[in-house]
Amino acid sequence: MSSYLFTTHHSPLSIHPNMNWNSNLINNLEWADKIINIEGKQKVAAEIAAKVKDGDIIGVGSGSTSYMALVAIAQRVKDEKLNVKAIPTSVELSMFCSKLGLPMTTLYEHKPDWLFDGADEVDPDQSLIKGRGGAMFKEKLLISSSVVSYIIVDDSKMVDKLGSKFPVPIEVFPQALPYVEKELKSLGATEIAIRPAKGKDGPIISENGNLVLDCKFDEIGKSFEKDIKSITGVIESGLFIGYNLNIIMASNS
Ligand SMILES: O=C(CO)[C@H](O)[C@H](O)COP(=O)(O)O
Repeated sequence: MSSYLFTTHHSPLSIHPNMNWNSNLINNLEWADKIINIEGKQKVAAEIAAKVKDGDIIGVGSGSTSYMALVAIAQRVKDEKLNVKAIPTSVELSMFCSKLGLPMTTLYEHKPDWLFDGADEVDPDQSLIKGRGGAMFKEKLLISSSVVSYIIVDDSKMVDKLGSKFPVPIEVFPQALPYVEKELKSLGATEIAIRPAKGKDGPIISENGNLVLDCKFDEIGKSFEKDIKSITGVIESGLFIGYNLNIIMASNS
């Protein structure tokens, strides 16, 4: 078998258990090393790492905050020779698991005992906008599958109203675009943009082969997550309304 584990479809959720990449490219990921080490986030990363118990199956969210927590977890696993398995939510984080030597598993084999993830916005009801990294489908799948979910944020992520700083990311099957656009407008979308790719021409293509729309609304109602999801062609949105989440706040001061 090739040491690269992308087989017929390259979802990190389908990576064969107990197999890590063995690649110099992954071991030396420069962009992983560039992720900012903010002191507050490091403290909270240590707090997350302290939750690890031998035998845990841990869901791993995407983004820089998740990566910092993953580094702290990997250190504990190494120092204490703990037996844990990670279920990553993106190719990016599965590469990081591999780089850090953390064994991975999938949702076929295991249910996560707990999960950690970041967020782009958190409102006073602890509802979230996620998906700046475009991984909201697998993040939501993992949060829905996990017994306990920890969301790590710093105070810059706290908002009075969802949508204040970030649009709502929506993953859409490409040919459904005209229909979904029409339906989003009738839900009250004021601006809809196809997320452009960086480093390639044209749009971002998600890990599931879809487009990501960034969609602004004047008001995000409590039913919006379900309303958006019910549009045929929408795979998932980055709205997380009314989930049972434990928000852990990192201080930037
Ligand atoms: O939802 C996400 C990716 O899809 C991330 O969790 C969110 O964007 C936060 O990222 P960061 O910790 O880098 O601020």
